[in-house]
Amino acid sequence: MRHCIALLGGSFDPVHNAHLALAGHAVKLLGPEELRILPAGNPWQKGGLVASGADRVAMLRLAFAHQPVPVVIDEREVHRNDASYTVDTLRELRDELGPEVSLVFVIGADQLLKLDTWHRWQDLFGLTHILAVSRPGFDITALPSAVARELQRRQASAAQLRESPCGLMLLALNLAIDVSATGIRDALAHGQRPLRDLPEPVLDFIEQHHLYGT
Ligand SMILES: Nc1ncnc2c1ncn2[C@@H]1O[C@H](COP(=O)(O)OP(=O)(O)OP(=O)(O)O)[C@@H](O)[C@H]1O
Ligand SMILES: O=C(O)c1ccc[n+]([C@@H]2O[C@H](COP(=O)([O-])O)[C@@H](O)[C@H]2O)c1
Repeated sequence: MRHCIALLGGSFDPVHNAHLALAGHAVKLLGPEELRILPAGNPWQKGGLVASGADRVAMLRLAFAHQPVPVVIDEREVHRNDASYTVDTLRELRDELGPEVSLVFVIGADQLLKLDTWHRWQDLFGLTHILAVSRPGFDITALPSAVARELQRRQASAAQLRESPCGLMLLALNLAIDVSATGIRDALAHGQRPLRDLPEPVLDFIEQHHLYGT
């Protein structure tokens, strides 16, 4: 059977329960041999990060401590100075892991809606599959036509993603978790303890290190 790695990139500022649900959904669908988490160092489309790379990595280690598959927290983007372009990361991973491994980059639907704005987005398909998972309010008719065209051309089953190295897309519509890092940062800054939205060890870490205005 082909080796399959599910990749979850993100700002993780902070990591929260929807990230865990997203990863869990990918693991359930694909049954990968590894789950690799890629915290961004410089997410160029966002206004900027609040917590440091080291703190975001520490929170990811706490959040993903107990998973049914081996987890790697891959810090390469945190240590890179330039913009965190996923295509650069995927090129490095391909060089390291070889042409045969199935790589599946997992994204939430908000990123699918702007996939055509990613750096060299058409090159992604020669490097990875894409598994996009819905978020509350996701409206498939709002997909940019170029993204909708790729989705139509490349749509495949989880088994097909597992059994080929790259080039396919899968849209999973059965997740609707209304949690965002923005909402959590706002709640913390207002003195709330959003324990329903993130794992308790992560919340403890945030409070111990006085992150996000705590
Ligand atoms: N509630 C959610 N449901 C599905 N996917 C999600 C959800 N929250 C985040 N994701 C996905 O997880 C990945 C990393 O997201 P990110 O770290 O930017 O979290 P976020 O909550 O979207 O952050 P922010 O509120 O700061 O924009 C992205 O692909 C994003 O689409
Ligand atoms: O490569 C790009 O141009 C690009 C543009 C936007 C987002 N991404 C990646 O998508 C993942 C989720 O991003 P975000 O901003 O939702 O945390 C993360 O790995 C980002 O580096 C990548």
